Order: sequence, then structure tokens, then C-alpha cells
Amino acid sequence: MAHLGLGAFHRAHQAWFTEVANRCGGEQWGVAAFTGRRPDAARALRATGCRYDLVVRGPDADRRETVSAVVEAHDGADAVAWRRTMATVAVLTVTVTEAGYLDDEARDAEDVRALAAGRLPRSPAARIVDGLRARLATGGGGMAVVACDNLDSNGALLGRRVGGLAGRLDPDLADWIGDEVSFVSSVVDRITPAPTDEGLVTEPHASWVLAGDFPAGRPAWEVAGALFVDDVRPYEQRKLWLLNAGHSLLALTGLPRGHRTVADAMRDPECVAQLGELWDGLGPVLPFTPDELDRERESVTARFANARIEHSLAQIAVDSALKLGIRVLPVVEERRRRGLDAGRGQLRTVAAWAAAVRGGLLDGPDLPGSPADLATSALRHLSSSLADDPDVVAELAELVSVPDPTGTPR
Ligand SMILES: NC(=O)c1ccc[n+]([C@@H]2O[C@H](COP(=O)([O-])OP(=O)(O)OC[C@H]3O[C@@H](n4cnc5c(N)ncnc54)[C@H](O)[C@@H]3O)[C@@H](O)[C@H]2O)c1
Ligand SMILES: O=P(O)(O)OC[C@@H](O)[C@@H](O)[C@H](O)[C@H](O)CO
Repeated sequence: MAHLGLGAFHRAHQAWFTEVANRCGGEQWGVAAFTGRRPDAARALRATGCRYDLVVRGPDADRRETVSAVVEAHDGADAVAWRRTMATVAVLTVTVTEAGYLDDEARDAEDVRALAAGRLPRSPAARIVDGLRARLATGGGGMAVVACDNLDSNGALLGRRVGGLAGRLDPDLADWIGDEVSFVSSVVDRITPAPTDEGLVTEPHASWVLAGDFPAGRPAWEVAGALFVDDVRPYEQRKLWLLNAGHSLLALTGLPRGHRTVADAMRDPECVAQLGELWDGLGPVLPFTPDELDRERESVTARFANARIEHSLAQIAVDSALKLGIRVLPVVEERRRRGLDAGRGQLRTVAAWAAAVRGGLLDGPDLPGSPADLATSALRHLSSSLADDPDVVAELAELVSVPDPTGTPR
């Protein structure tokens, strides 16, 4: 199998699932991993023969595991290795961050020109088109592309991006991709902060829910706990709206209060209260029973509170506007569709983002001063039709006009 976006998370998640599957015997799989943008991670991994240690850090103790499932590490700009690999693998997994899925007409046009000229393009979707073209040219059959980033319907979205770019390049290639390549959506979960001098640290919890076909086979990831389902939607909504939205809330309210990590924010009763309010807003819109949601809340609370994991709030706050559009605003939209109010905790997260932008803590648009204008501009910037919903604008305006206690630096 191959991987695009060699970073901390791939090594703690998909490579680890493959390692555990290999350990159970049966068919042995190896990963040829490619970096997304810079060669550094590939160089560092090659220096250790691609083997590395994972520090699995529980609340009380560490467990060290050596992972050897990654067998090749390449600079993502190595077109020869990329094409050779894509011509033969059965599976490609992808972790390129939320921003890696964005379309941008100028960049897409440039990527199509690069593809037409036989050069390796820049965006992940165009790279995949390049690899699949090499596969078709050498008579390769179908394969699976598994999206592993924190977006809803990530596989379907990546499939649309790849299909769209291929169609602009070569309709026959686009048809072949449509017929033979399976874009698998998946919900991934394992808190893995950016590595430090201590190495690659992750938490004991690891889950992976996948929906889609694997026309050329796959590792037996289920032995490591992966779940294969028909529809990932309920799982992705629960993960993104509860855990990831919770992270964004803690980052946006915790940073201005002087906190550095998720665990620090979890020791602040004000942050914890706001997290509870955010999660209360999910009850009516998630397809899980109150008991199931309570269990999930307890489990995520304990994971966030693991003070031995140093998960920086600043890392989580990167690309907050994009993340809120995935983790928070869909909840507000769903609540409004059901005739409910917007959800106080959800809007408080949006207000905290607006305050962070206005305070210069985060990059973002110019947001005007008057509460109603600010609320409308903030919602518009987050690409939401909610800016046209007067009740939501009024509720957000109320939150941004009252000095928020969490906005006061300690
Ligand atoms: N770290 C976690 O706890 C975690 C958990 C669940 C999901 N994820 C998903 O995995 C992603 C990566 O996390 P990570 O911890 O490995 O980060 P990382 O910074 O260690 O690695 C990210 C990789 O993606 C590549 N990349 C980033 N932007 C890209 C772009 N625009 N085009 C091409 N490649 C790009 C980078 O070059 C790098 O290879 C997250 O953004 C998230 O979507 C992470
Ligand atoms: O990785 P990002 O930047 O999409 O989001 C930051 C965190 O919310 C995320 O990494 C979680 O820790 C992870 O999704 C847990 O599985």
C-alpha cells in the first residue's frame, strides 16, 4: 500500500493498524509513504531504516511499540517513485489536512497544465490523478483510495476532486477512474500531537471506521479494531461534532485564557462548562441514544484530560475558520433545520473565533465593530448560509457584544 502525507498521524494510525494486522500473521503488508510538501519527514524516517518507536501514553504509564510496517519513505516530489508505486499498490491512504482538499481554480488550472506537460502537480488530488494515470498506462487494475482526514464524506469529496481534475485532462482517464477506483470514506481517531524531542507520542485509544470497496484487497485492519460499515455518516458526525468541535472550542477559549494544552484547558472550570454546553447542543441532532452520547462524552472527557499528553492548543487552532465550517456550523444548520435554536455552545465557539481574529490571536478577515455586522460578517466568512438567518445573527450578535469571561487574559 502507499500513503500520501507522511506525518505524525499516519505513523500513529494507519501504519500502526497495518503493523498490528501484520503481527497477527497472514498476508504481510508494507507502506510506501510519501511526504505531502517537504522532504524532511521522509529523510528522517529513512535514516532509521523506516522503523520507529511509538510512545503510547496512557494517563498513568507509557507503552513503547516499534512499528516496521512503513517500508519505504519518499519525498512527495519524487515523481518516479510516486508513479512506480501508484502503478502497483492495492491501497493508497491519504492524510493531507483539511486544507489539502480545498479546490482553488488558479491552482487547479496550473495543476492541469502540469499534468498535461508530464510534471508532478501540487495539490493532493492532482497528484493522485498523476499516479492513477501511471497505473492505467501500465495496465494496472482497480484500487482503493482511503481518505483519513477530519472532514465529512472525505472519500467522496476526494473522489470528486480527483474525477473533476482527471476529466479536465483526459475523459478516458476520468472514465477509468470512475469505473475502477474506489474512494473510501473513513473516520479516524487517535490523538497524536506534533512530535517533540521525546519522539512520537500518541494515546492508547485508536479507532477507524471505513465505508467503501477494496477492489485489490487490503490489510486485515479489523484485527486492530477497524470497523467496516455501509455508511460512516453517524460515526463522522459524532467524531467531528463532539471531539473535534470540542478541541476547537478549547483552543479558541483556552488560548486567550493563557492555557497551552488541551489538558490545561480541561483543568479550567470555565472551559469545561463551555465544553458541556457545546455537547448539550448535540443531543437532538446526533443519531445516538442519550446513554450512548453520555458514554462518548465521558470517554472524550477522560482523553482530553490526559495530562501526560501535551496537545498544544495552538496546533489545534491552525485553520480554525476552515475547521469550524466542518465541525461546528453543520450542527447549527442541522439544529435550525429541525426548528431549534442555533445551539448556544456552537455559537459561543464562533464568537470565540471572531474574538481571537479581532484580537490578532488568529489570522482572519477584517471583522467590523458593531455586534450585528460582526455576527453577519463572521458567519459569511465561515461560508455559511446562516448569515441570512436573522435569529442566528441576533443570537451571535448577543454573544459577541457581551464581553466574554473567557476572553479576558489571566
Ligand atoms: N494528529 C492527529 O491527532 C490526527 C487525528 C485524526 C486525524 N488527523 C488528520 O491527519 C492530518 C495530518 O495530521 P498530522 O498530525 O499527521 O500532521 P503532520 O503535520 O505531522 O503531517 C501532515 C502531512 O500532510 C502534508 N500536507 C499538509 N498539507 C498539505 C497540502 N495542502 N497538500 C499536500 N500535503 C499536505 C504534510 O506535508 C505532511 O506530510 C490532520 O490534519 C487531520 O486531518 C490527525
Ligand atoms: O488534526 P486536525 O488539525 O484536523 O484537528 C486537530 C484535532 O482536533 C485532531 O487532530 C484530533 O486530535 C484528532 O482528530 C483525534 O482523533
